[in-house]
Amino acid sequence: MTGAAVQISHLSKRYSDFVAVDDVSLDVAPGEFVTLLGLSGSGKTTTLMAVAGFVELDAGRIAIDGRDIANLPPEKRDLGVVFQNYALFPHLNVFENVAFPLRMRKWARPAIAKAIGRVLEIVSLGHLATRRIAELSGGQQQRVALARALVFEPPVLLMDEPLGALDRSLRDQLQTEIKRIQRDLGVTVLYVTHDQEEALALSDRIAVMAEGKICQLATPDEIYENPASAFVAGFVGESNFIDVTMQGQNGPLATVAPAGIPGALFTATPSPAAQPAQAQAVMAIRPEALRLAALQDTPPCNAIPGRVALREFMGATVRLTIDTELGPMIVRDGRVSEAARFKAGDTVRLSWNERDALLFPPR
Ligand SMILES: Nc1ncnc2c1ncn2[C@@H]1O[C@H](COP(=O)(O)OP(=O)(O)OP(=O)(O)O)[C@@H](O)[C@H]1O
Repeated sequence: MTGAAVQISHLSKRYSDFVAVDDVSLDVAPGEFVTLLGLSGSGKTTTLMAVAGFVELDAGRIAIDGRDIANLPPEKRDLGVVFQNYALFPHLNVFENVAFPLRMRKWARPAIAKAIGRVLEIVSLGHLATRRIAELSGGQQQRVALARALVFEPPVLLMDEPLGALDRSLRDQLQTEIKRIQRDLGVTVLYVTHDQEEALALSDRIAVMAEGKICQLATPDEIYENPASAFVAGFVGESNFIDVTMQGQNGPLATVAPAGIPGALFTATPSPAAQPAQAQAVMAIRPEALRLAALQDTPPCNAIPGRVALREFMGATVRLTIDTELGPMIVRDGRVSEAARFKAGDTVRLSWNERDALLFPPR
């Protein structure tokens, strides 16, 4: 099996007056894993359904390896699909469920048996071929759905929240398996989720969607480190947001005045989207970029006093909520870090590096 390229060009879909997908273009390379990530209603499913052939386009073009498929019915597109509502047949056993797409394609019996044997090994279900679907756990059922989507060796696999119904530990386990299978088989994957951790863990690239549009398309690292907007900074990972007024720019840095503390000035890094001429901006700082120290230390330039309101132990990390004149700020640091020593009620100094304070146009 080798993956195919997927080209989505200027895709639009409206439901009466409501624009569900608004001029979306996306090129997925052969063998690439691309995730559509967004809030509920942002147009992810509609985009994926359009590729699958279950949604008619109002405008745009969808091509697989350069071949336009917009006018083909779903079964002629030869795409593997794992949708939450694309259910298995509960009265049939695992083998018969996985055989279904092969029987539709009129495969010969020996070829069917061979392909199913192979795909059930890939998804670690070889020992359960004769088990009825109703007698499987949720995670096993999702593996059957994955096997059924992969068995005819499609060049492209479409997955819509395939792990949505599973608990956290099973999700983590299946996530790792999906990634391994995709790597081993070289299949191209277009994946939909609203879970940012899942998107960051699985994807080669993430398309962040909002209101029917792609607002950023980049690698997980790039999206996390250089979000294109305040929305992305808040949606992918956590961010502290501070409303500021721009005071001036000095090379790559800007001086800003926070709204909540008269007379205070900070330095920060304008993102490419921030307009130097714009008076108002929002400053975003990741919780792990904030440092905590005892209040009596000499204040550095980007620092504010605060009081620990809440300390949450998260396992590997500690998450502290600090009440400040700028409102509550979230700090996250390692379990054995200096920050982890503080407890609720302690007075502290919060500081940050200007490179970690990104400026965006107001939300
Ligand atoms: N058949 C339909 N008729 C009318 N409106 C629809 C239809 N299907 C989707 N919509 C609307 O289009 C918008 C985008 O829906 P879509 O399912 O693509 O979003 P999504 O990002 O996948 O959300 P979710 O994560 O909840 O599935 C939503 O506001 C939805 O209500």
